[in-house]
Amino acid sequence: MASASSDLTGYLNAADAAALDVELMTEPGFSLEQLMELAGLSCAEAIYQVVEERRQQSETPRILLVCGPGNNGGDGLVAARHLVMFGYQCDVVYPKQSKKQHFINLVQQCKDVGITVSAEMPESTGKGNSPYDAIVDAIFGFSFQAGTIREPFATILTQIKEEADANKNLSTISVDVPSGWNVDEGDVAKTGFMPDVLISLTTPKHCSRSFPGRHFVGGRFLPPKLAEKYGVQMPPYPGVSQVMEIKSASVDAKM
Ligand SMILES: NC(=O)C1=CN([C@@H]2O[C@H](COP(=O)(O)OP(=O)(O)OC[C@H]3O[C@@H](n4cnc5c(N)ncnc54)[C@H](O)[C@@H]3O)[C@@H](O)[C@H]2O)[C@@H](O)CC1
Ligand SMILES: [K+]
Repeated sequence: MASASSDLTGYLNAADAAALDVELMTEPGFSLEQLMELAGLSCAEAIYQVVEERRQQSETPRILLVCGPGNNGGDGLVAARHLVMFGYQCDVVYPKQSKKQHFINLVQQCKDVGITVSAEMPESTGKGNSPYDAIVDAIFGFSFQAGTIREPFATILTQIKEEADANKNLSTISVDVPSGWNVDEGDVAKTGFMPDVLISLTTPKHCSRSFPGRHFVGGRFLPPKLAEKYGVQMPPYPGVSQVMEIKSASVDAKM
């Protein structure tokens, strides 16, 4: 499979990632809805790729998507809908639902394709016997404020970690940033949460330099002028794919 190093894409710090997001919505005039749909579609494609490779049984794969209060959570809602269209069964946990109309619509669109949307984690999670092939962490992205993780997300992250530790058949997949990590510095708070897979949106954030797992970049929409301004570039996405797997920086460093 074609694979590029993240040295090829460059990195963004949290402030520049937020500034680039604002600029995408002003100068080229993308709407948040457009960007979120592309981001969520990229995530669905990467999740599908990972789960299909590990899939052993013929049953329909089951994915649990845990969605946070901001746009990272929105990416999770969009990804869930696309995954159902790809033939998967999805459940969404969305404890702090946004009252913005677009998010209300995204939740309804999930329900319309048969996704259950709950406020709480399934009881089985954390004991190593959850029925899922993958848990997607769409809790916090580049606007996470490092420090204490407010509830209910601190408990939820512990449950995801405990489930992953006890259940080797489970893939944990983070959207944009592993939740609880400092966006610029990585897991400096020593949460111990280490997803198997990271899907960086637009371009990797600085924290991904210390990420050793499988790393995808998604979001094939960055105009060259903005890429140049922020010192990043899109990887050579294969064919019509919205995502591309790249080498983890920490793997590069060991070589
Ligand atoms: N340009 C891009 O690449 C795009 C990015 N999108 C997504 O948008 C994300 C950024 O979204 P947002 O700026 O809405 O922010 P986030 O989704 O990163 O998180 C913000 C939310 O988390 C809460 N929060 C922050 N720190 C917390 C803490 N310590 N404990 C508990 N809660 C905390 C805040 O109150 C806020 O509700 C990106 O990471 C990406 O996933 C896409 O939706 C659109 C396109
Ligand atoms: K995340």
